Amino acid sequence: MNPLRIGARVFDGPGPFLMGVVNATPDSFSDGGRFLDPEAARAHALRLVAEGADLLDLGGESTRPGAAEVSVAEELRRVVPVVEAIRAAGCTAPISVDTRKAAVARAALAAGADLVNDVSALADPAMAEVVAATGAPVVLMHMRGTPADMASRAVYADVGAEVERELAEALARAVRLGIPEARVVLDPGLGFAKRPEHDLRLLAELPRLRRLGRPLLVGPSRKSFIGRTTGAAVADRLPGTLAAVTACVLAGVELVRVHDVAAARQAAQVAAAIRSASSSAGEG
Ligand SMILES: Nc1nc2c(c(=O)[nH]1)N=C(COP(=O)(O)OP(=O)(O)O)CN2
Ligand SMILES: Nc1ccc(C(=O)O)cc1
Repeated sequence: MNPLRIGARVFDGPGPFLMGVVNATPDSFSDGGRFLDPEAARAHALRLVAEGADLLDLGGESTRPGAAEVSVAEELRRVVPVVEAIRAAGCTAPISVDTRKAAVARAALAAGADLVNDVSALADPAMAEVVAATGAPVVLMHMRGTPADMASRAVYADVGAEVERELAEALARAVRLGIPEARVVLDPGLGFAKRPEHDLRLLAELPRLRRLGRPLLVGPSRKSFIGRTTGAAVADRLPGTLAAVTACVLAGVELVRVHDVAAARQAAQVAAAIRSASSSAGEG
């Protein structure tokens, strides 16, 4: 991929780069309530960096299927102190802010965050302007509807083709709104307006999303498609998560979003080593 600048870091080459999840929420589907206290969130963030996270993704609103929207004031209260605490601790890892709200993105960037992870792909009319004006890179994720109603919108004739087309449209719209293509990362949005069979199909079809010409981010961690495939409860989905991480890395995905960084690091390193052995096959 072309080098992607996120804060002080340049992400060059195929990666894989790991995005470690910090949920400052009471109700996230796998870790709700554990990191709502800013001190706990800060400690968790530093632990993820020590485990090998290349960047952090900090969120103050759960977007699990059926989740209700959180107010701007509440989301600001959850997110901004954590960005400040991470920076005050001397941690220089790039921080992504996982938000659908322009006001939260603006405040988090001002407090020291570096990237906007918008699962709604610029649905807030003010979001494109914040991203364009600050020069921050942005993740545009595929979803239909909102977390509140997306489950009923998971209807596809050809999920790979439709997600590819809708991501291309999201990218074109971002460019029209003044965001340079070089600052955009694309994400198929596993579990967002997708049934488990759609998630599996998208993981199998990742190579076609490479045709979009942008770095890809994928977030399989602990999600329901793993539960539906294996019967494992949310707390027991690490092995299945690692299988999905491996599939992402073998398909050339640059950024993988995970809760369990140390374990994912090892899986990603081995998958990347296999990938590079296969690209040098025949050399001896
Ligand atoms: N770009 C991107 N962002 C995401 C993605 C994803 O796949 N891609 N998945 C999420 C779900 O995980 P989380 O643990 O944050 O759950 P929650 O929505 O319940 O907080 C939240 N944010
Ligand atoms: N925000 C989300 C959280 C969880 C899932 C899922 O388990 O598929 C999807 C979206």
